[in-house]
Amino acid sequence: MGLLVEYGHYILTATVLAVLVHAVSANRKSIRRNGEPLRNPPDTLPLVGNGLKFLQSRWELFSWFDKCQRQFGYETVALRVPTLPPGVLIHDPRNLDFVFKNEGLFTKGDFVKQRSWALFGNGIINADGDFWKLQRKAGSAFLNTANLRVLTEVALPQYLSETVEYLQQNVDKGTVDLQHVFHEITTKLMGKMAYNMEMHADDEFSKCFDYASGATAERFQNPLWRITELFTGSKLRKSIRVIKDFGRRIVTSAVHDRNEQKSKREPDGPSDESSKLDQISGSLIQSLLEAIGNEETVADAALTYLSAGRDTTGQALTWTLYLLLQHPSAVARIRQEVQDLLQSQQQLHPQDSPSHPTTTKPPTTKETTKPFPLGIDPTLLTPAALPYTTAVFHEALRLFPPIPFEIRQTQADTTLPDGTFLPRYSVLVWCLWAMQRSRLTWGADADEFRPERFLVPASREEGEGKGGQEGEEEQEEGKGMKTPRAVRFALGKTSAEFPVFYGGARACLGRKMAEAIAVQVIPTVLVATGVRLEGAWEGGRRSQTSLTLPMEGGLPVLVKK
Ligand code: HEM
Repeated sequence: MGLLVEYGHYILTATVLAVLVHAVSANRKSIRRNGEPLRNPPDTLPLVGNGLKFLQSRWELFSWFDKCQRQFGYETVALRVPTLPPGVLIHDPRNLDFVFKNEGLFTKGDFVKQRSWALFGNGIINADGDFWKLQRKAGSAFLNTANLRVLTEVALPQYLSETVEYLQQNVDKGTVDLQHVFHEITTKLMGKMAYNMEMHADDEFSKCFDYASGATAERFQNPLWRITELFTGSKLRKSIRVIKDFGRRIVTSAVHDRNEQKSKREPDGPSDESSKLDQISGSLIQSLLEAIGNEETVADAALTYLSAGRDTTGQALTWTLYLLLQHPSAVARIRQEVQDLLQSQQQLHPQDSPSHPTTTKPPTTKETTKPFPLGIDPTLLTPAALPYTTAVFHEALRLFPPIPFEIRQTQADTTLPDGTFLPRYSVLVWCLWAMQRSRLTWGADADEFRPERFLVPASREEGEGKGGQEGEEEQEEGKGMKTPRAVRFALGKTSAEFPVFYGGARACLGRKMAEAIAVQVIPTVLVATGVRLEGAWEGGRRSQTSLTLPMEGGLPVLVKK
């Protein structure tokens, strides 16, 4: 339901007051291009401007952003919402590139921080200056190559084996929610690796976080949230209390781990796979504790990393499967890609080839670890070895970006590359949902699911076409690949054209982690389980209101033999 229906009477009274106050205190400098005011987006009304649009459900809001993009192409248009600073909606990648390159000028500002402070406090998403640097450094240390190897070689295969078992147990037994399945994988992964804690998707904390994320997102659509929350905000306040308590528990548990560690101080010796995971477990929270010291800020930082890592990736996988289950030919191609990989592996190491395609040697020596089901070493499932699967994941990220829109506020007067003048404190919005469907950037088939757009002939020279620009992904030769593949994955777009992982100094730190998870999870769920998934939803799926892109009602599927 849209916000308008829910809080209509509060909003109406307060809007009238706000329009009056706003009119009296209007900023003398105004947003202009070549001395002229910007054009208005469709459906702009006198007095309330675009205010009512923002009170619609977010799904309708995205459609409206998409309509703006179709009507105006790359042109920057005005955004006016009563009570808020004047703003613009940008579409032109040149403007976005300018934003990425001038991150000190375009910050989250008071506009974003006031709304997200309760949830993220001084966590990396909100932090600037030294606090940001410390957290970024701790995150980079956690997401290093060695830790990612433990993720792909030990932790993920272990959790995926449990997923496969769960799916096999549910053959012909009613629907399974794939969104919950993926959320559980990413929650367990982040919980163990980053915090050395056992976490699950249906923990009370997780439910409260989902609620608070939705209610926080509503604050960006409802300019009068401070007033409406006086009447309707008790659930949000309660959820925030549970979340903050959980943040404190993460820190207490980390301090305990640290003290234990100090008292043990075992000499380093040869380690098996499972102890590799134990060794790195909690490394993020330990780095944060070391770097920041203040436990309240460490708790904020921990909660922010948890959200950045698990929600985005779990949701991206959900939308990927949503698309795949509607495109059987893409599933067939993934199947073929995995089979080709198996074959080339068998040619390379005939002595290792499994006698049965769905039984295998376990990837780890830990007793509790169940065998990985694919019949091959899970570390073979890399973006380089599976270019088509990688392309499918990016095509899903294009059509369903886990962070669907972004807001920044200018900290000084500035002029965008297209000539738009923005006075200090102007609000700048871009909607990834719309930009990543732009025909100007993606061509006439921008609305279609076509993973091939991210594939190029493997022989194509580096730097050809758009390759070699920022954002271009080069692939290392995949482990176990006998002969070069006919195609390779190539992003072919700059981060300003395809901003799904953001760009510049504040680009996403977890991109490689998300890609590594995707290329193990997608083929495992589709090929290795020995089961067939069938979509069990009616009509199209929508996103529920949130800071990210959860699927409303989950992704129900039937599991068939
Ligand atoms: C498909 C999955 C993912 C997508 C689409 C994604 C996208 C993004 C985007 C758009 C931002 C900028 C957000 C903002 O400042 O408003 C961001 C930042 C960030 N992401 Fe990701 N992300 C993903 C997965 C991950 C993972 C797995 C991690 C690992 C923990 C991670 C860690 C971060 C961090 C730490 C930042 C803040 C960077 C900074 O401000 O310096 N992300 N991500």
